[in-house]
Amino acid sequence: METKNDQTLSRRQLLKMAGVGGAGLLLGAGGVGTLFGTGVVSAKGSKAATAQPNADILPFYGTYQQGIITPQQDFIYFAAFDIIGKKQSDVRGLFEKWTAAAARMTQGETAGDETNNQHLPPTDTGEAIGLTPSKLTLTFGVGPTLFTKDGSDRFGLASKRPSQLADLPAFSADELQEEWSGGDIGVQVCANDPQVAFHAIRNLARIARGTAVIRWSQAGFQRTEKAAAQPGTARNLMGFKDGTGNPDVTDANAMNDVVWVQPSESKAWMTNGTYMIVRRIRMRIEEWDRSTLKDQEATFGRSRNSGAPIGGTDEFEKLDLEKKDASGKPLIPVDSHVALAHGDGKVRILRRSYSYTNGIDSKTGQLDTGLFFVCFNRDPLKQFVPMQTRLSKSDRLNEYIVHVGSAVFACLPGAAPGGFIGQQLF
Ligand SMILES: C=CC1=C(C)c2cc3[nH]c(cc4nc(cc5[nH]c(cc1n2)c(C)c5CCC(=O)O)C(CCC(=O)O)=C4C)c(C)c3C=C
Ligand SMILES: [Fe+2]
Repeated sequence: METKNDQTLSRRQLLKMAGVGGAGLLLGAGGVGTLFGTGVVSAKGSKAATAQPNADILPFYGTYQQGIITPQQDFIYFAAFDIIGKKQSDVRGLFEKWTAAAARMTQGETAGDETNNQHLPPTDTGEAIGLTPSKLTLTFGVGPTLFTKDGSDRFGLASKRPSQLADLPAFSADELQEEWSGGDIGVQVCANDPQVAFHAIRNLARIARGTAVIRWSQAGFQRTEKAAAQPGTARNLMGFKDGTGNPDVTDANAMNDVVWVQPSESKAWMTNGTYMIVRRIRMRIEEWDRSTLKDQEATFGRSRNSGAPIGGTDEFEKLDLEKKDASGKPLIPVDSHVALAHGDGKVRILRRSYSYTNGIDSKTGQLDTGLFFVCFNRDPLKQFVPMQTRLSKSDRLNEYIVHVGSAVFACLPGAAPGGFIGQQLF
C-alpha cells in the first residue's frame, strides 16, 4: 500500500531521513530499500543504519565534470547519441534537461519530479528506487559530427569546433565497425552498481526522445571493491594489472598537464574541459590463453603476478627501459606494450578503461570480450594519436587484440549550480 510520503519524498530525501548522505552511511537490511519496497517511510528507520560503501554521493557541480579524475567506480554504461533535432536550440534544450536530471540522479533523486498522475507514465523509470547513488557520475562530451556532418554546419556551431576535436586517423590494424563508432554526443556513466548506471542512461534516453537517439552503447565492469581481497589496481581480462602507470589524479599539476584544457589553448568554451577517446578493443582471449606466461609478460613488459616491470619487484617502481639482461638485451622488450606506450615518458594520458563481455561472436563462436578503453587528454593530436600510432605499428599485444570501435568527444567543462553542461558552447 502506498503512503502519502511515498508520493512526495525523493530518493535523496529518504536517504537523508535515514541519516545517509555524503557521509557514506546507508540503511542496511530493512533500510531504505525496504522503506521504498513496503511504503513505510519513517525517520525511525534510521536506527537500522549500518556503514556500507555504496551510499556515497559525488558532487555533480564544479569547475570540472565528474567522472574524469574521479577514482574509478566498478561499472560503466557508455552511450553515444545522435541528434535528430534540427535546431541549435534543440541541442541546447537537451543539455539543459540532461543537466537537471543528471544533477538529481547523482544525488540520489529520481530523474525528475514525480506527478503521480495515474494517467501518465511516471517521470522516472523506477529501477533505482531503493538503491543508493553508488558514486554515480555522468560525464558529457560532444563529437566532431555535432559541429559539421557531411560538410554541413548543421547547428551553426562549425566555427566553434576546436582543432583538437579532429576525427582520429585510421591506425594500422584497425577493424572499426560503424555500429561501435562515432556519435554526436558521448555520455560516460559510472557507478558502483550496474543498475544505477543503466538507470541513468535509460532516463537520459527517455528525456532525449524526439531530439536524440542512442547510436551505440557498451556496458563494462571491473572487479567490485567487495570482491577484491585488498584494494589495488584492477586486472583486465588478460589477467594483468591495468592502470599502474596512470598519472596521479590527486596531483593538480599533473592533471593540468595531462587532462585539463588550459585557458587560450583551445576554443574558450573548452577551458577546464578535456578530450575523451573511447576504443572498443576486442581481445582474442582464446589465443592469449594458449600463450606461455613468458610470452604474456614479454607482451606487456610487466610481471603478471606483481604488476612490476620485468626485472623489478614492486608494481609502482619506475619503468626503466634502459635496463639490460646479461646478454645486453633490454629487460623490457622494445616492442612490449608498456615500452611503446611509455615512449620517452614525456607524453601521458589518463586511462579509465573497463572490461566488457557481449556473449559470443555468432560467426566464430568465440567470446566477444575485451577492453572498453577510455582515456582523457588535453590534446588528442599530441597525446593519444602519437601513442596509438606507435602501438598500432609495433605493439606485441596486437597479435591478441583488435580495435573494433572508436569515438572521440570534447568533454565540456563542469557546470555551476543554476547553469548547465554545455552552457559555454551555445
Ligand atoms: C593509445 C593508448 C593505449 C591503448 C589503446 C591501450 C590498450 C590496452 N592496454 C592494455 C593493458 C595495459 N596497458 C598498460 C599500460 C599502458 N597502456 C597505455 C596506453 C594504451 N593502452 C599507457 C599510456 C600505459 C602506461 C605506460 C607507462 O607509461 O607506464 C598496462 C601495464 C600496467 C599499466 O600501466 O596500466 C597494461 C596491462 C590492454 C589490454 C589494451 C587493449 C586491449
Ligand atoms: Fe595499455
